[in-house]
Amino acid sequence: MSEGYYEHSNGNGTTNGTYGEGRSNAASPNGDSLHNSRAISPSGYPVKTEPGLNGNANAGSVQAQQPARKKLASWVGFSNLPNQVHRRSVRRGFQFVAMVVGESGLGKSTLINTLFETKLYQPKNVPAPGEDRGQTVQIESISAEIEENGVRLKLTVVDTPGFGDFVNNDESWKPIVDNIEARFDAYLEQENRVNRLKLVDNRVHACIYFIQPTGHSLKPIDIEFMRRLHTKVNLIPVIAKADTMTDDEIVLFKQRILSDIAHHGIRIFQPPQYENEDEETIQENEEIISKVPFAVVGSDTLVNSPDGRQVRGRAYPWGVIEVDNEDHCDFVKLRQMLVRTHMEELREHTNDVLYENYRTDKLKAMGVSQDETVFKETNPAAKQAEERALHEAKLAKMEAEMKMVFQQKVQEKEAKLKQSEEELYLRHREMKDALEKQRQELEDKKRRIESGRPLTPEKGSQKKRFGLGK
Ligand SMILES: Nc1nc2c(ncn2[C@@H]2O[C@H](COP(=O)(O)OP(=O)(O)OP(=O)(O)O)[C@@H](O)[C@H]2O)c(=O)[nH]1
Repeated sequence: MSEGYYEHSNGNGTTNGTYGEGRSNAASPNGDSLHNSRAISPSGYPVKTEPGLNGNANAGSVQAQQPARKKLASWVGFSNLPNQVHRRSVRRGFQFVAMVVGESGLGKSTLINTLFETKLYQPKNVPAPGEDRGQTVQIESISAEIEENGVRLKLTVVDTPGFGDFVNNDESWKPIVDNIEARFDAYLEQENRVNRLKLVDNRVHACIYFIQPTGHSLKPIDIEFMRRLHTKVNLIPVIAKADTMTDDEIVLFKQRILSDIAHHGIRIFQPPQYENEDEETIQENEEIISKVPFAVVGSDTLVNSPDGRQVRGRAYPWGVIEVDNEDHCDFVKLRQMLVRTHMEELREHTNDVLYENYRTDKLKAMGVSQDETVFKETNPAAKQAEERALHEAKLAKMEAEMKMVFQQKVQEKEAKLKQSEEELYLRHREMKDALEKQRQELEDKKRRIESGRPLTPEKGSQKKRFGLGK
């Protein structure tokens, strides 16, 4: 079936193999989550990468060996892997948490109901004039299990009623940041458990931020909120109730919003672009990017269009604005990005970048540190050479030590031998002296005998002679 090739990993976590005929788009419509290499830009969002070349992301580390390319003689079967992933994912189901933030009445509930084509939100009781609205921003979440073509999605929508509704909105962002961090903490706590098989992912994967359709520029509350949140959540700004503005006003407003966002260094979620993607996907992504911030219109009711169709939209005396018509608003593009093409990307970016950064900071603050060198990528040959050099240095050190000990022992032995030699020499001289003395005595004796003198003059005879003489 497959006339493909396989490659070993090039050590950078990327493979360049194709799926051949067995390629499946089921797990990911554009297949990108399965075969594209990725690099994370300093901004945290993936950027275009050259497959196989992103080893220089590890500057300073030793380059890994080139992968061996081998032709397959017959179909092995791993081209079916995407289908296996697809089946497993369908079995497990998906979890997605979306947060909606914006001032009251901007159409948040309506848009969520429109997005998922379900009455997730029931009409709320709007507080009567003078009725207590509460003092702080509330965090409320609604969950629902929705199913489409056998794929189950546990959708949680986190609402933030009260945001921007007070006289003083200085700290409106705080309860929201706290809630996002509490969700990260809950996930971290699960990860630290002994049994991590069933992790419930309640982290916020996307935050749709509703901008009031003023036509001016971003308000201080918008900037403050986005500045505080952009490192913790995928921000998706939308212009609420876009049907209240003309097309020209929308174009101008978008430009102002984008320049404000750039000016304040705010990172919003941008669909990443990867190399080797097909033309269609690239164009789709470009179209989505061109619509940011999405000018949306929400409606979960059907109205009659002038040409007699029943459409989701809003009816006005001057005509009908259709939610699902790309010429009328950007709702379709927002839904495409959020649900159809980039939901997995949003989940992945939340896990791999936003949560990872939070987790690292948190653990560091707790005093947990790690030895970075253990993750350094090394070339096995270089490592072997390094180990050999270390071993040789150790051997040389041992040899030098042994030599020193040997020399010391030799010196000691030599000193001992010298001492015993001197002792022997002394004894030898003593013996020689004694013998010499003995020899002289014997010589003396001999001379006496020969001369007829008594060997040893007797005391008595001498006395006698002396006596006789008298
Ligand atoms: N013109 C217009 N009106 C909208 C749009 N979306 C919602 N509305 C209307 O605006 C009103 C408020 O909508 P909601 O969806 O309840 O707004 P919300 O932001 O959830 O409000 P809170 O629940 O108070 O935070 C309702 O009357 C909606 O019918 C829209 O796109 N355009």
